[in-house]
Amino acid sequence: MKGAERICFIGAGAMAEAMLAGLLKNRRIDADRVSVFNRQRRDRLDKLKRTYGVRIPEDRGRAVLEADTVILAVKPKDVQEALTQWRDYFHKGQRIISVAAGISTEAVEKMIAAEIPVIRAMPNTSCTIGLSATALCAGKWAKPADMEAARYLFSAIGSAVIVDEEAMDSVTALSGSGPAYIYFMVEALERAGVEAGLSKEISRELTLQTLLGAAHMLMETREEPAELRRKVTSPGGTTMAGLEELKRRRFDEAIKSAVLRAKSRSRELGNLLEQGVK
Ligand SMILES: NC(=O)C1=CN([C@@H]2O[C@H](COP(=O)(O)OP(=O)(O)OC[C@H]3O[C@@H](n4cnc5c(N)ncnc54)[C@H](O)[C@@H]3O)[C@@H](O)[C@H]2O)C=CC1
Ligand SMILES: O=C(O)[C@@H]1CCC=N1
Repeated sequence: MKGAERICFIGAGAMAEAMLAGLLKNRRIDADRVSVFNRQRRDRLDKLKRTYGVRIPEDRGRAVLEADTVILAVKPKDVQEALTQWRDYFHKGQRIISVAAGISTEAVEKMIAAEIPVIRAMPNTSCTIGLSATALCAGKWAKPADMEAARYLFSAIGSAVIVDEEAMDSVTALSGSGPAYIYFMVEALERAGVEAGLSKEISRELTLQTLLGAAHMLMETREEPAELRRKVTSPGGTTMAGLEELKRRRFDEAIKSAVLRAKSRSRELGNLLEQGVK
């Protein structure tokens, strides 16, 4: 399968590009065996072709038909249109990987109305640099070999775990949306540094290196985050004063609410699709 797999991306947005960049960088796929198309923006496809060398098929039906793996990377509200449009071109010899948030494998299976292996995946945009945290789950027709093939693909762009489908809304809320929470925190830290008297450049540099260092400390020492936090926090010192302010403003509650709200939004996206709401 290595290198020889034919892949067709339906959807050419941020997520498709993040995956393409990561997969090609790691040589897990060959650009000339990858087809990409979207709904209408030709300029976008031309840019992807220039940047990554992928194919922009004139005959889209053929690209879908000939693909070993079809990666569905359209917004949840566009899943129905994208799948029904190509329903006659899907066949049992291929697998469909959907990255659409909230959309169940069952919903996809119903729309394609054939016994094709469907895999629901939730990567995140860090796949661009090979650092996605991806979770995968199997649809009704997906066999262990399909899951392994999907894991092989996604493990090239970060870590990839297989979970039960009921976990997917939580995964979406935590690691799918997660990079945005971190970026939001970085924005806030940078602004706070400036507010505290630093230049924008210095504040950014110190914030990013602090984030990188903390992430590596967590990964490399494998110590509990609470323990690492304790080591920063001298009794009566500056960190303690700062953390008290975060606690007073219920930082942990805010994070919990964000994840739980994103989880319920993932469910809503699936329900909206089933109700035919755009
Ligand atoms: N952006 C992210 O961090 C992540 C996104 N996702 C999921 O990935 C999917 C795509 O998200 P983005 O790339 O951010 O969206 P986007 O809006 O950047 O891209 C969507 C693409 O789908 C195309 N499209 C729409 N209808 C189509 C149709 N009928 N046929 C062919 N192409 C069609 C659009 O032209 C566009 O190229 C969503 O379902 C989202 O839930 C999953 C994980 C992370
Ligand atoms: O915001 C979204 O709906 C997508 C799913 C996870 C990350 N981005």
